[in-house]
Amino acid sequence: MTTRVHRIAAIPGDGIGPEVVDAALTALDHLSRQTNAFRLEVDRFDWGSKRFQREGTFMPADGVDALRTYDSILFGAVGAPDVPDHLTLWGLRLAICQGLDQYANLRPTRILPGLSSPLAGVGPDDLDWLIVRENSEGEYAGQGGRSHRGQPHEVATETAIFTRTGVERIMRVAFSQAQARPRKRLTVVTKSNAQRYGLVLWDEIAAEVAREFPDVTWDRMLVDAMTVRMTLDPRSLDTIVATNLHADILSDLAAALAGSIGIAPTANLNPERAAPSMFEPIHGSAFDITGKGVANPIGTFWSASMMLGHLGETEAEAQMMRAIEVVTADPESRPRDLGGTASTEQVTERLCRALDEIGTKS
Ligand SMILES: NC(=O)c1ccc[n+]([C@@H]2O[C@H](COP(=O)([O-])OP(=O)(O)OC[C@H]3O[C@@H](n4cnc5c(N)ncnc54)[C@H](O)[C@@H]3O)[C@@H](O)[C@H]2O)c1
Ligand SMILES: O=C(O)C[C@@H](O)C(=O)O
Ligand SMILES: [K+]
Ligand SMILES: [Mn+2]
Repeated sequence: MTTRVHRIAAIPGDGIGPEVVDAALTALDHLSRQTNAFRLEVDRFDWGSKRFQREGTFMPADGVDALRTYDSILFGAVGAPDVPDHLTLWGLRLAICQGLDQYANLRPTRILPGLSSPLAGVGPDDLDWLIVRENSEGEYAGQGGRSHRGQPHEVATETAIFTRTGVERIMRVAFSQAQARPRKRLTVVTKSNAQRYGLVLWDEIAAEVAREFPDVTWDRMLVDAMTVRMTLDPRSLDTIVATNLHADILSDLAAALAGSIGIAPTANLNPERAAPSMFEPIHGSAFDITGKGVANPIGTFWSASMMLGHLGETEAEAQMMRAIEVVTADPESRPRDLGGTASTEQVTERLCRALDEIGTKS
């Protein structure tokens, strides 16, 4: 058997980022040694807020181009208490996602075995969603500015941009993701009552693209009402597509409804594979728990599983997912945010043991 080699850029970043990325790299290394099917060549980049404070930039000027030579990127989180959040987000995560045109952000959420939703009576069969976040434009297009600083007539603009190309391509991803799932259902989230240009275009293009996918049942929800539906009727939802900002907010809600922000993964995809894609947990750098050894690494394990799938390692992707489910099913191996007492290290050890158990059985 030949061992396939994949080159990975690891960017742990700030706060708990390095704690959860180290945990995921340990798990990936364990799986690689155990199966011998693939090997990861990992280069680690010290990009983030400490570099910014030291050198004035979050990554080198040619950082995005340096990433182009990799097969995938594994990211932790960016954000530090003593650096303005808009500098960190635009200096690293958005610079990479937009620079590599990772325009489709996939955020699956479901209630993993053994975990419970804060919603009474809601179990795994009732909440199994895939949120598709537009990841290149909309409210994050970067258009705007400030003038007359400090004066009474000071002004700030923050302009959302919706392009036909941008909306069409994310709708196509969303409809094809919905088509590939058993229920073939898509909910298009909008706010076209208040946002009468950009989101009316969004709705029109959704209807156009829907015609290419006659087997997908789809509906439209205003984003405010969507929060109610997610809470009171989670079973009625399957695949969800929303703008950059709406999906950012809804995916934190989705994670909380499925048990914790600590389990939720994401893939920042360049679907055409013209550039590498980036995988990360959806949470941030969590200053409040940094350095305590209690960060939940499961969101990063799940992101690593998605990365394996993207690299074509579908068997390893499934093994990682099954091991995650063994961990969540065992109350002893749950971290603090899931009501347990296991440390990041103990969760990781348990996951590696689960990988061994699964490997022996298969
Ligand atoms: N993609 C990213 O890198 C990203 C995402 C979100 C926020 N941020 C940044 O992170 C910083 C903190 O943001 P925030 O507090 O709004 O959100 P956060 O996700 O960092 O934390 C919110 C809450 O969830 C908890 N939490 C998050 N991840 C956890 C985990 N793995 N295990 C256990 N508990 C976990 C935290 O302890 C905190 O109480 C800010 O600088 C923000 O801009 C970055
Ligand atoms: O808004 C963002 O993109 C940052 C963060 O909240 C995320 O979900 O990645
Ligand atoms: K993150
Ligand atoms: Mn977010």
